[in-house]
Amino acid sequence: MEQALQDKFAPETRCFGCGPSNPKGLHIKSFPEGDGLVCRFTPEEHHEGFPGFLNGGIIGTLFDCHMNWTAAYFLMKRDNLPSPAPTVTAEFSVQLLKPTPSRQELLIRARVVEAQGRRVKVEGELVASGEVTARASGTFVAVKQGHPAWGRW
Ligand SMILES: CCCCCCCC(=O)SCCNC(=O)CCNC(=O)[C@H](O)C(C)(C)COP(=O)(O)OP(=O)(O)OC[C@H]1O[C@@H](n2cnc3c(N)ncnc32)[C@H](O)[C@@H]1OP(=O)(O)O
Repeated sequence: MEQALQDKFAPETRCFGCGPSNPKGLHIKSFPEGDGLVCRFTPEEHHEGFPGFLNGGIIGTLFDCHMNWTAAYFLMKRDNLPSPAPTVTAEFSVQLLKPTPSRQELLIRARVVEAQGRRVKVEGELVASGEVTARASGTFVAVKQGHPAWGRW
């Protein structure tokens, strides 16, 4: 299988959601597929909100990081960069439509819906057993030199 974008471009990073080097992190992995990125994640018991169902904050983190990588990868392709653009989350919101089962593999899809300059808008959905249980949208901005996130990944 092809390497995840995180392992290919940012193996040393420690982001709680997607940093491969954070021993206590979620280790989210994103892969290009179709017109966006996909992520497959199997929660563990300590990620639950109530027995058998995922905590809402963890759902937010899955969307946050995966949508951020979707924006970063989009800018890399659009601007012909050697690696994903250094984007951070400016804002995002999540709709929790139904309880999300935690003891199975989940699918998170995200795609860019609008982009202007350094600002990229992304939408995502979380699918469990073929059912959409949550949706999200967010704005991600490529930082300039001098920002604390610059050169950190
Ligand atoms: C290693 C892998 C890391 C993975 C990270 C995972 C995601 C994360 O958790 S990142 C951490 C959490 N996020 C942060 O800490 C970001 C904090 N905020 C900031 O640093 C800044 O506000 C930042 C960078 C978002 C924008 O600042 P700046 O670069 O000065 O941009 P600015 O010139 O104000 O705005 C640029 C564009 O973005 C838009 N924008 C800025 N902030 C927002 C916002 N909160 N909501 C919507 N749009 C916004 C502006 O309107 C502007 O749009 P346009 O160009 O169309 O006029």
